[in-house]
Amino acid sequence: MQHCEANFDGLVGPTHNYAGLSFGNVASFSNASADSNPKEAAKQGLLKMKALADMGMVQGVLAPQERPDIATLRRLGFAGSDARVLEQAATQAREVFLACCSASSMWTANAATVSPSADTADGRVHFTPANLTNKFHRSLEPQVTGNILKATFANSKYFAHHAHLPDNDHFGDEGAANHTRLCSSYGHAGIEMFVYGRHAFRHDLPQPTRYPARQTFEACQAIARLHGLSDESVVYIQQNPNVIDQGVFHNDVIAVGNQNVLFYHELAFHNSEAALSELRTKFGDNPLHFVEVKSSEVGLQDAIKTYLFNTQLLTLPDGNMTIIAPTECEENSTVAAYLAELVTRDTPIKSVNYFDVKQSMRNGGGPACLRLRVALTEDELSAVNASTLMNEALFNRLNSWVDKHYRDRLSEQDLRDPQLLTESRSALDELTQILKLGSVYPFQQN
Ligand SMILES: NCCC[C@H](NC(=O)CCC(=O)O)C(=O)O
Repeated sequence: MQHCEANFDGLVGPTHNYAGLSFGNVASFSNASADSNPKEAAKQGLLKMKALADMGMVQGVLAPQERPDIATLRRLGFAGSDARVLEQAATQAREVFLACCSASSMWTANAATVSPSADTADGRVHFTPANLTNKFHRSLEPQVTGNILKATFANSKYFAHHAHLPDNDHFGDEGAANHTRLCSSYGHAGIEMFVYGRHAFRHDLPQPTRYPARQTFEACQAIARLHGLSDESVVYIQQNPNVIDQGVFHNDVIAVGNQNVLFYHELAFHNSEAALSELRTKFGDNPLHFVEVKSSEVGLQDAIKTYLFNTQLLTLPDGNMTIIAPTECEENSTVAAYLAELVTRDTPIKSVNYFDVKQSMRNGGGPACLRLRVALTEDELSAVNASTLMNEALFNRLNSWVDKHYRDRLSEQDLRDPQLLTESRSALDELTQILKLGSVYPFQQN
């Protein structure tokens, strides 16, 4: 193996809950206030990670964030003991309190945008944490995300870490969920496709009217500049504003790409034909497969409900591609039939594997949301913090850690329990030792 694409999944945090925080994300809204099961959620995630490692993939783990976020609540004027901060916030500002309890960092597709060394001017792997400005609960993530990424990819000979973009909706950036890299092989320079929802400084151009466009064109351009990408290797595509208005809040809800395959719904892009033809031209002479799903094959609502496109498209060690899909796809007869037929066609996609990630799906996060892709050379891989790489020992260790620290039921009322804060902090303190991250959390730095 000279090059690989590693998947770094977010470990679900001990406060995983359903608070209806994401306007425009239909699943998040429709499960608001349901009870959650953080233990089951974390274990569903670990099972997926272990299964991918067993398939011969390089699989890593990214630590969750410290929640409830007491530091932010204090910044917002709540004072006294930690218990008092929680109580006051829960009573006086329920929505703010709930936002500060979210375990949303589990969706590491939104942690950062990553450009592999084959694409960048200085030949290093570049990381820019996403600022996630559009949702308050998610805007609390980038600082600690940066700490965790630096502790995971520490060697500056191979890895370059940028600050997140300015915290303003003009530079709204949702990370890899709106970024796809196409290439003929992981080690060769690829085409980085940035998908945005609107132009921040142009009100005359199309944009959604019902739900927010979280990612701007200007943010995409800034990332391409920071990462040292050449104009010839970048394509900017606008997401179809109408599909954002129907609940497609990130591009990875309607398209997924890997190597020379782009799998997408026909309604995914604005000016689709021009965008795809630019992709084809820049990709060059090597074969490129556009697998377009028509509305007549799978309707938009079925695609959103089942997360057909929030699937992982992986190249297995034997060179064939497999789709990692949520069980919701298997349970929907139209989507299941589509996938069964897809693997018989003349494309690199030859199999489908279904995983139960329902705890995450209820908040609008499928298999693809749960992972950050990092294409690496062999030398870069050996410079990665080895304690974060999944294997039998780490899988067993993290399962026991979850058993020791996680609850199997959380309601809104439980979130204000000061004991949950204590449990979360001792869990995370132990986790930073297991993953050898050092002190990445504010509570460890006081
Ligand atoms: N890539 C998938 C992200 C899902 C995430 N959901 C949430 O934050 C829901 C949290 C809640 O409602 O409790 C989001 O919308 O950004």
